[in-house]
Amino acid sequence: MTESRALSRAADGRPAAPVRSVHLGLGNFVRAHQCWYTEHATDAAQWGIAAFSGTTSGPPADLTDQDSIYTLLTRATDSDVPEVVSSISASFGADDLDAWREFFARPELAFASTTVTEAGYCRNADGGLDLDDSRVASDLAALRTDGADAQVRTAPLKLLLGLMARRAAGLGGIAVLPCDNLPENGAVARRVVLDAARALDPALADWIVQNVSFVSTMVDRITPRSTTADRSHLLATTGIDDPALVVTEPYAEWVISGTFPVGRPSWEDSGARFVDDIVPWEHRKLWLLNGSHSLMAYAASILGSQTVADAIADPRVLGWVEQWWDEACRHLPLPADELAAYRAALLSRFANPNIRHLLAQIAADGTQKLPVRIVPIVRAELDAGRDAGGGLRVVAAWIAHLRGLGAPLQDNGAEQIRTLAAGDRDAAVARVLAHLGIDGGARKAVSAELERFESSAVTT
Ligand SMILES: NC(=O)c1ccc[n+]([C@@H]2O[C@H](COP(=O)([O-])OP(=O)(O)OC[C@H]3O[C@@H](n4cnc5c(N)ncnc54)[C@H](O)[C@@H]3O)[C@@H](O)[C@H]2O)c1
Ligand SMILES: O=P(O)(O)OC[C@@H](O)[C@@H](O)[C@H](O)[C@H](O)CO
Repeated sequence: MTESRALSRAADGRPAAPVRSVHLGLGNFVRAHQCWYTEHATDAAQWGIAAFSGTTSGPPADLTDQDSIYTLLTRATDSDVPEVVSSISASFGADDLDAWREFFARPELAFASTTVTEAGYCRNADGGLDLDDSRVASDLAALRTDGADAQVRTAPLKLLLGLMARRAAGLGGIAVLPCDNLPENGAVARRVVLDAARALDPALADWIVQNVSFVSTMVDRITPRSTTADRSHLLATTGIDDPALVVTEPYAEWVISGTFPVGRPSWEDSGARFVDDIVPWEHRKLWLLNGSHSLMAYAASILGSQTVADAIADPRVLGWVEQWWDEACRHLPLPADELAAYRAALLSRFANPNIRHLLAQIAADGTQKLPVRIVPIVRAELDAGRDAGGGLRVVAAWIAHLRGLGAPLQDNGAEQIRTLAAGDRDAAVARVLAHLGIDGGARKAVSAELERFESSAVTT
């Protein structure tokens, strides 16, 4: 039996760095990505993060019990590299808004970052803040009643609350740094925060426009949820028992576009790139990586696969992924050899047997994901007179998923679309295509593909 030890700063020897940023959404990804980039910046000792859970109340025990340090286990096909990451200086529950406000009112706070999922930005179909969302409406009502002391729950309103505290303290602006898989995520965050501000106080909105920088980022590192088997593996191989363990892959990429009025860690030391135009980077990643992830999440789960590695080992799925990539690459203004290298790297990342990335996790929130990962290519291919067969297959698999096949449906926005996808197959396809803004001429092809999925589904 291995003797286990827990992590602590006393044993680790590194003090917590002074807090210079807050993060909202203390999931696995930020710990594998931004925290790791910060950890490996040469000025890491100056750049502590105060990290807040996105939705869970109360202090996150897994981290607070070990002084907010944790193990990041980087798993390649043939090696495991554990490291203790120390860049989170303090961690808080989602409801600790006193701490949240207090950090924003510190002059040295430089930026607020987010990983709150695509759905966490609470957007309506036009990309603005969804004022009909009951959580948004109740946050706005709380702010109208209680002002800066309000207890709000949604990410856009939490960002606004923090910025109100900063303005009330007579300080200048900061940067907002969204790190979710959304195109031009800086503009997305800006729009929803400003919509909230305008609904409350136009002068506050003006202050934000003049002072706050909304930075866009392309983020990449495949980071599945860690499992009890991962924790046992770490214990067996290192003697460390870490409930906050995060497992990730060796590959990491971070492309950033925007300004930081109060500074930032020197993330370029750890490989981050700063660019003027982020769009080609976002499209390459969202269409090739996330698009094929969504394809596998719906289509391969119907065939019985559980993980990305299982899915890509199935020659049928590999062919579908390649077909999708061929279509998407026609719309990426990047050199052919660069795209070929990216595709080859993706195939080996997907096949990594030590990254158990569940298709069910990736399948969540399709209503937010298909419109940015798949639909733009389908439309562009149809407009060019081609059949868009690879992209339409993803749409067909998603309709099958909405009709109960493959990975379980987990999507707060699915209520309406589920009704559209129900009933007679052809009529359902026509309704969903109209909803996605895809030409109805594709209906026959999608219906035929849906029928194939319905007849090949593995039932459990
Ligand atoms: N895991 C990855 O491989 C990966 C890679 C690139 C980008 N991302 C981005 O990071 C996001 C989070 O991924 P993760 O792996 O950390 O997931 P996770 O399930 O570990 O954590 C999700 C986090 O989001 C918060 N959250 C969920 N819904 C929210 C809401 N409505 N409002 C506020 N906070 C909310 C949760 O509280 C939690 O802190 C993804 O949705 C994606 O946009 C993830
Ligand atoms: O995280 P999501 O839910 O936006 O999408 C699921 C996966 O496609 C995603 O997490 C990828 O693994 C990630 O974007 C790789 O960097």
